[in-house]
Amino acid sequence: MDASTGIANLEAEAAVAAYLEQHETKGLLRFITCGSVDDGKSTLIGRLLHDTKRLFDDQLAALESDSRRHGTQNGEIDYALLVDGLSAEREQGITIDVAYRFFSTDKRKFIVADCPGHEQYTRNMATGASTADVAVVLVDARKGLLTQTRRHSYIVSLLGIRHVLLAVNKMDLVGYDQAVFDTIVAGYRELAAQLGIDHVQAVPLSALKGDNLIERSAATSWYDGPSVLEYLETVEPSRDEAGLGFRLPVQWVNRPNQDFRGFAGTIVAGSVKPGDAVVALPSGRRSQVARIVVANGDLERAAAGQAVTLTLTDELDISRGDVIAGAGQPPELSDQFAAHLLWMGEQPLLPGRPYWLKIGTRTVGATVTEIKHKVDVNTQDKLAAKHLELNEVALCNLHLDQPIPFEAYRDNRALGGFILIDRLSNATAAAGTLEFALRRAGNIHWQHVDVDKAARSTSKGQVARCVWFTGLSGSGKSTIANLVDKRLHAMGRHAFVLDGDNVRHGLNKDLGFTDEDRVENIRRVAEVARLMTEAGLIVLVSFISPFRAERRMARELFGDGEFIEAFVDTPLDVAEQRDIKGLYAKARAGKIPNFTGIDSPYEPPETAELVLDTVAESAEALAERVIRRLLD
Ligand SMILES: Nc1ncnc2c1ncn2[C@@H]1O[C@H](COP(=O)(O)OS(=O)(=O)O)[C@@H](OP(=O)(O)O)[C@H]1O
Ligand SMILES: Nc1ncnc2c1ncn2[C@@H]1O[C@H](COP(=O)(O)OP(=O)(O)O)[C@@H](O)[C@H]1O
Repeated sequence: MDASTGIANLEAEAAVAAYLEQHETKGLLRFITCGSVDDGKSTLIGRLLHDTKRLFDDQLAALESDSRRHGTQNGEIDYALLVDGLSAEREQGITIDVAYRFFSTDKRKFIVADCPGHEQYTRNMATGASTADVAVVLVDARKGLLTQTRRHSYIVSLLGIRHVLLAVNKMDLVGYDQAVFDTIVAGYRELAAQLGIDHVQAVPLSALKGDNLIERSAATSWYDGPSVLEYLETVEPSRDEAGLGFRLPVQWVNRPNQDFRGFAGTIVAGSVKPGDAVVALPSGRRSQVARIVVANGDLERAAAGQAVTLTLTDELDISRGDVIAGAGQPPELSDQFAAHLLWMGEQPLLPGRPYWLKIGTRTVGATVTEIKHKVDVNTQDKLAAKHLELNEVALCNLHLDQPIPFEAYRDNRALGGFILIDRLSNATAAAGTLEFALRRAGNIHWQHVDVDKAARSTSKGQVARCVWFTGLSGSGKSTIANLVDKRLHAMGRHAFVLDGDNVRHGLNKDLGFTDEDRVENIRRVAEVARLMTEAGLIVLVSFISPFRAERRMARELFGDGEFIEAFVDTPLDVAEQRDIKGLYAKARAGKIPNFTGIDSPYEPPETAELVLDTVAESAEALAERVIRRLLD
């Protein structure tokens, strides 16, 4: 190597280092583009990428290797890995049709989430928009505001984006007419005001010709605002988190030895320094920050966006999912909320069905207790709804099985944004935003009673249990439950039969046979069965209970070994042949809608404690098996 190449190399290295440093320290803007290919979206993004000519080559290399290790794309580049997105969702391995693109200018670096405009838009937009600061809403100048514009803007507002760049594209096709532009902008400002989008910058654009994209165009001399790129380089999205105190959701507890106990996570709001008074939630215990530790030493101060490990001056019991907050204005705790849900599940949302809720680093059990209304995302009309389908949005009441520290999503996305997870498939079922806490249950406490279940069971000379018979109509549930009941009675035991037909005449007479009514039917009878075991009884529940999710919910109300699921296994053709009530004949004739096994599903148990095959054995023999299981 001669001297001159050596120098050239040194210069090149210095240039690379300077470039990397510049990128390191440059601010990052995340934005989302809404609109369709017809509106010129691909042209807009393509030109921005092309004309700025800067892809992060270094980042791409890292991304490629990460994609091979953790990606879901068979080793192909998985762009979703580069952004946080709904990170919980990524852990779920759900594939979302959102493309992330990267480019940079001298002033900023950018991540664009590009969401296709097809029918999965809600789910995709929710993912793309959940971390975006700005939305670029494209409108075709010839067409003006469309239903799609309303829909996209509604989702943008729901996900807390306050800054919209309204790109009125194809101005060349309307002769750069200011009147056309002004009419569209006026209409959009009205919509934005309704939706609470505070900041709208409208730009007359021709993405194809390049007018007002990178540079301002002479063709629109009447326009004196910024070009699209100028806006993106200079907009300062107000971060609502800025006004909040310090918040650190704890990701893990770092305890390498007896002398060090640190709480690691990313600060989502506010700042912290050693000596600050903090409170751990939900416990409410107080302490002070001792040290702020990062990889290369201690910090004097850390702020939102930084990943740190805190140590405290007191030994507090803090675990993953807890939040460490500034003691001055900590987040509230609640287990009841009004929340918006964007449904992403293939299975519909049924109120009363249990899901997992993942918020920040915490996962808790949750049910939707009521759908207040669903929202037509095209018109923002409020509609009554009993269930929610894929891509629908609704305001719901949510009940969690324990209180969590939270903030309204509009104030803090990290402590107000969540996903719901289907308990059986483990798939993401919804993305949601907490709006406010409901106080109803706040003043209701558990009342202690001295005579407990054990005492009541013992005095009856038995162990309280619940046998849950499930199976098709006519499978033999009632017949077997009745035989078991008689045998127990003869033995001097205290049992009680809860039969679907009977309970539906009283407690549940308001319920029919839609999926949502069956969920509520089972929820109520499971609660009643639990109360009866509290009273020391052996409860024999005989309900079709067609869904696994609700049988599981029932099971979870009971202690270990208390719940015995008995699958009354009778093939449909056998039950139909028996047809003791003539219901199958009526159902086949179309006179009973939603009949189980005919036009309403039955999900057979996968892990029942007892499988009672009514073809192979007599009702008496099967009842005997139940008794043996009950008494062992
Ligand atoms: N559409 C439809 N589908 C199923 N069953 C129907 C229907 N309409 C009325 N019936 C009668 O209601 C009884 C089932 O009530 P359940 O409360 O056990 O049903 S469920 O658990 O809510 O699915 C069931 O009683 P069993 O035959 O004892 O199972 C029927 O007699
Ligand atoms: N091995 C068996 N176990 C239970 N029932 C049986 C059996 N074999 C025939 N049957 C008949 O099947 C019918 C089941 O009806 P029922 O107990 O009312 O069912 P379900 O409560 O599940 O709707 C009864 O007429 C019963 O005599």
